[in-house]
Amino acid sequence: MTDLIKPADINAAGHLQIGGVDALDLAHKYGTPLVVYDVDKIRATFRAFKRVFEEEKVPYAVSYASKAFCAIAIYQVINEEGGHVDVVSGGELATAKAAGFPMDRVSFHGNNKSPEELAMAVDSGVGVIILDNFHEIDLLSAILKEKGKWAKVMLRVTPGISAHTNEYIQTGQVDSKFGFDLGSGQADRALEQVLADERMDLLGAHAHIGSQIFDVRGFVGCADKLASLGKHWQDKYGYAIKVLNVGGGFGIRYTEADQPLPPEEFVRAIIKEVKADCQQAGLPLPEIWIEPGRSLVGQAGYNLYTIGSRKDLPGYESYVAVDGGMGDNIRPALYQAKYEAVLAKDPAAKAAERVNLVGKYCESGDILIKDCPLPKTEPGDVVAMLATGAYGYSMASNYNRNPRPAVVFAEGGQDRLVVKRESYEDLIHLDLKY
Ligand SMILES: Cc1ncc(COP(=O)(O)O)c(C=O)c1O
Ligand SMILES: N[C@@H](CCCC[NH3+])C(=O)O
Repeated sequence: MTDLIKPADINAAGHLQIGGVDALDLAHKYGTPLVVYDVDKIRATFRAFKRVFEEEKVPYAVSYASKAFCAIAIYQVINEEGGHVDVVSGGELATAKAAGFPMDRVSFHGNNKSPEELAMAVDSGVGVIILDNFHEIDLLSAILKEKGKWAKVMLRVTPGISAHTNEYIQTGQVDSKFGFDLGSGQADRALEQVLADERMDLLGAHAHIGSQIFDVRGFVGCADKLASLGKHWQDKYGYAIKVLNVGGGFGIRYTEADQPLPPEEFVRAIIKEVKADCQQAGLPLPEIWIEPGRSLVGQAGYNLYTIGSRKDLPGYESYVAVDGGMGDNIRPALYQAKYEAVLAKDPAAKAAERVNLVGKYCESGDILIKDCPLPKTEPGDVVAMLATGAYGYSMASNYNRNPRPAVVFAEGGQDRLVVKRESYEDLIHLDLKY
């Protein structure tokens, strides 16, 4: 059995259970493909992050990067846990508002926020707008002047760290599209511009080096760069950073081969670095904010599929097809991401063969798991793909006009539908006859 599945994940009937609910029952009740979150796991990870800050006695915010999975229900859970959220679009902000999420705990990110999105952020009273470029400083300045309003802001800087991860999800390297460059003086110019604008209240600096990172040195290096920037701004401008936001990116386990630190241990290393740097530089300790996305929801998520057709050809690996695919999880096709899958009726069953677990989309690249070890399966069997909770549903599409799956939250043995399955009417409701 894969060690991603623990004995506690199997119920008395020998079935996979998620949040204490039998996965087969969920598949029968809601249909497949189905996205299920174990909300207990999300809360436990969130609390582990908070505990580290409290143990280290540092003022902090844990800001969930909601691009990883965005729906009203997740904002409600993060609000119940007392967290912050980061949003990167008007759509994510609108969802947070619809959830009743307190706007003063929202950070607004993005490398090309539109004038409408910036105006929406200002009108909504978001806690902080994280400025990414000079164009945006000018836009926000004009919007604040016109509305006669004020805003808290942070500057996103590019720390010049190439984190070891898929190049599509690196963001901290010098030639990244995000943020103000440190080495060339861009960050200083941005600071001067913001300090000169009486309508902007600068909280501090932000950096994010990328996603699915295992090596703690990247995070420590990033924290060190931000703390040095704080010292430089203090010395040159007499400006004291109040918040140091080190972003997210903590790597998780998708397969047995992945062996990251527990997510909160990345944070402990960051805190220790900032403390040491500030002490050495004689700076007061700023608040430390983190923005975990994947590490909060990734391993809490499961995609349930029903097996349909199969193709066997002597000398070649067989194809076993499920009723979802790249429309509900583009990550294998986009990043060659690896996953594991188990049978919901017997997650501990020994593998009998290796197959290509594929989807139903009209693309040869619609392979969910290449060379996937599985027990003998039959049409109608339910498979659970593990650790699908981050950037799966949030990157889902209607390719081939397949409806996006429903999403269910399971917690303490109870299940609740939190996003309805799309219907064919939903799919055509924006179309107009010509
Ligand atoms: C600015 C920012 N913060 C936080 C995150 C969350 O990253 P992750 O989901 O890897 O924790 C991202 C995505 O990479 C990001 O761009
Ligand atoms: N979508 C990416 C992560 C991007 C993070 C956004 N900055 C993934 O699935 O791994």
